[in-house]
Amino acid sequence: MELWFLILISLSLGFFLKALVNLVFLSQTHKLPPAPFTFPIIGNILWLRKSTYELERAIRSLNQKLGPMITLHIGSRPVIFIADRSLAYLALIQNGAVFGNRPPAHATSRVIGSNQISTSFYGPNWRALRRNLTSEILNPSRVKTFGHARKWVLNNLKNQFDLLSKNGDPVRVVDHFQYAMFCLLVFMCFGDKVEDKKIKEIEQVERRMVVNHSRFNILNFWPSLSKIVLRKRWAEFLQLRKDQEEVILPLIRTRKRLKEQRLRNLNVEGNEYVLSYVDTLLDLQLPDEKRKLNELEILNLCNEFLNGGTDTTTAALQWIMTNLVKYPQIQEKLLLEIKEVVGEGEEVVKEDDLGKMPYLKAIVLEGLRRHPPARLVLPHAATTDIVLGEFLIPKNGTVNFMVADMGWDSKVWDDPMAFKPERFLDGEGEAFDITGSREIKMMPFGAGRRMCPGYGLAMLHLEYFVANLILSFEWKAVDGDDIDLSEKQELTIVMKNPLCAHISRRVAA
Ligand code: HEM
Repeated sequence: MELWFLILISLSLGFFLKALVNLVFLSQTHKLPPAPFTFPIIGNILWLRKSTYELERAIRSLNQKLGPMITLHIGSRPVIFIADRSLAYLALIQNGAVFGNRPPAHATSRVIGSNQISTSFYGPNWRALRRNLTSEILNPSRVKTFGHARKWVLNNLKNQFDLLSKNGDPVRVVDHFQYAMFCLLVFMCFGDKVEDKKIKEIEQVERRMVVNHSRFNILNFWPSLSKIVLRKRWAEFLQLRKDQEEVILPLIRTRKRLKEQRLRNLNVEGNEYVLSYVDTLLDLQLPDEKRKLNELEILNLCNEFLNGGTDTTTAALQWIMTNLVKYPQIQEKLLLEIKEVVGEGEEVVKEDDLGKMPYLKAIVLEGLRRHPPARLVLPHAATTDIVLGEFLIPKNGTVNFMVADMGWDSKVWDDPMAFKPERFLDGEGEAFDITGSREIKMMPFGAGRRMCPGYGLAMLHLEYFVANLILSFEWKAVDGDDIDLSEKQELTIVMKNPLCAHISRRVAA
């Protein structure tokens, strides 16, 4: 007994001493990455007010002077930005567990983001929430069960384009892409019986929150003060949250009722029943607290699912289609590949055909490399003091990664700002590893433990829609218009002047 006690004491003492030595030694021998001079408090607020796009440009010019790792004092905490792909690999893949955490949620996230996957600390709750999404909803056989929903959404989109292009006018496509991508996720989230009117209601309430995202962000700087000084904005934010609850909670309750009826063997939806994300969340247990999710937490997870996948995929789809309009020879080459696989005269690309089209995949990858919709990943936090390169990343320090810079690195990519899908066919072809597990060459979905769990679904949506939209329509630039690739920041990086193109049917409907 006494011996065990002694062993226990010496082990604890050993761990404590090691942590102490780490802290003292590392912080003495290694410093934080360099920071530019800014006036305290005022400088912090100024950084906080910048959009991600402005921040990204400012960091890029600081990287020229200070190197690929810099520290900025944003709001109340220092944030370290990493622009070098080897350092990103060292952090996210080789030290994945150390960089797998998130910083504590901001005041607004505590209202709308509680127990979301993206905001959860690295630990059992996060693991359970993430595993539920990936293995219950995003696994390939479950994704297949939503094939009919994708077909339905695609047909609607094609009918819309038929209608809008009937008199030969150019079509502004982005809103139609956005609605299509949103519908796909609504069906996966709440089941495939949601009516069009209801989808529009959900879209409106979600958009209002997304569009005001950066206005609400300022509420997080010194919340106790902002609750007094910016009380009208706080009221607006809380009202929007209430509107979300009014629209979405009834859908969650409907799924709950359906589930109970099924359990009582009432076979409500017959054989057509398809498991939805909400159904899986109703069953989920949080291991930390040993309880089920409450309605508001399910609502937060639905919001995350809908918003995480809509703007990102829409932005990528628009950038890809824009490049196919800008470079007709790439569009032509893709069309040849599609026709060869589906057969002459066939009007639809089936999902099973997508895997046989390496050039299609190369186009989608090139679109994500050249125009990554997210320029920074979500903030990561270190679980312990660690030295990266020559600098200290302190325990709980916030760390982020310059996504576009990884994919535009001229040491890896020849002529990186050009749109050349062929680069993915040379040597690596279909085998290109988007997860970065062997080496990070680009990271549009992040990398490591916190990598986007929706990347497979996003790739499927992009390949399916690009292939079908090219098989069905010829896409042409408006005469005299030079396709403009200027960017602007919304929730993601989107086209400043959205794509407006002549669309005409290739095959008579
Ligand atoms: C082209 C489409 C998409 C892009 C470019 C994208 C990009 C990203 C990025 C950069 C991250 C942050 C990774 C990090 O913090 O290291 C992320 C996280 C996440 N994404 Fe996506 N995403 C896309 C589609 C989707 C879809 C379709 C879904 C859901 C169905 C989704 C759900 C999520 C979730 C839940 C997280 C948080 C993961 C975690 O914290 O563990 N995303 N995504």
